[in-house]
Amino acid sequence: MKIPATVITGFLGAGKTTLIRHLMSRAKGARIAILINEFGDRGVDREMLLGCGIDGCSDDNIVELANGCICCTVADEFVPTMEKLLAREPLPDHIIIETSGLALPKPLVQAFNWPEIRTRLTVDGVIALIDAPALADGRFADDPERLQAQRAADPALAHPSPLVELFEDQLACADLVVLNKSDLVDSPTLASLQDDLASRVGNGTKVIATRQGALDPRVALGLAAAAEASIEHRHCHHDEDGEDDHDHDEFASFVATFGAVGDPAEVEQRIRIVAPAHDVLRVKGFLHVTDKARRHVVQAVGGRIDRYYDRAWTTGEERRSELVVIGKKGLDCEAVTAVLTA
Ligand SMILES: Nc1nc2c(ncn2[C@@H]2O[C@H](COP(=O)(O)OP(=O)(O)OP(=O)(O)O)[C@@H](O)[C@H]2O)c(=O)[nH]1
Repeated sequence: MKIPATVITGFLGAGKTTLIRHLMSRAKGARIAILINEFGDRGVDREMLLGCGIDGCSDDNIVELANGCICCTVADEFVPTMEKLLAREPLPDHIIIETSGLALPKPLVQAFNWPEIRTRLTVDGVIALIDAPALADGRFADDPERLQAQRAADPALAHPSPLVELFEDQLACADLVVLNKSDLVDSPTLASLQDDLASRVGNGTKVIATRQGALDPRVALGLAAAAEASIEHRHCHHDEDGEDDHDHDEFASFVATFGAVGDPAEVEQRIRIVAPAHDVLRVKGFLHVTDKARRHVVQAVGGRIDRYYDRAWTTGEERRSELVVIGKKGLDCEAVTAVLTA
């Protein structure tokens, strides 16, 4: 029998790690291996899962694919990593793959047809996680006037924005669409987003609203879609692009590293100032707070910032503050770092 793999897509900060955490907390002893690919190479998501203390979220079970975006490193990184997982004893019962928020799902799913792995693995399903408040704010919709003006100027060049393309490609490849952060929109908005999404996806694809990624593992990990068999027929923007035209080239990331902070609320305040000024899409990482035994997690998505203490610093671990910052191409790393570390 083939080992099922679930691919989780969704834009930066939609709640992919939160969903995995939820699924792991209900894994009931199943051996689940997690493969994480991040944009920004600091392994924050892996650290976040390791810090959550849930059974199964352990060093052995979480593999990080750090050298580039999963959809571009299929041959060099992804397939060999899967082969290593398939050489494990005992074998995993299920593999969950968290793609970076900027990954194109299609090349990844296509990789499951490679001879090295096709007889042993199947894509149980591709889950597209959607950030409900971001969708409601129109962050994944084009400005019709802009697009029309571009089309008028040059029809051949009038592409949707990279954010819109990614969103549409992630929807096109999905076997299940999860509208997450339902607590952050009102009921009529949620219902209308759900209807809108349902009308955009294929007939067999369900749209489920969730809060904190609270999805039943029997649903999330039991789609039995064998997505690799039908992936060729799922039409993506990327199909039209040349090999060199990857959407994540439109984004940039860097890590701001600094020492102890006296008050994490001050860092939050700095993020609130710098993020809108520089069109920052995502900030995540850990702070070393003076005199505190625990690390302080910082998570910023759009205008929302969550902070909390997670695990204690371990002996021998270097205590420092590190924030991964992701924005659009041309992000002024020096200016943003200067504010964050002021
Ligand atoms: N209010 C609210 N916050 C949520 C929900 N789900 C996730 N979050 C928060 O959203 C932030 C981002 O969540 P993650 O799970 O890290 O998102 P992600 O998709 O893994 O992020 P990237 O890997 O950076 O793309 C965190 O602060 C979460 O606590 C939800 O349903 N409601």
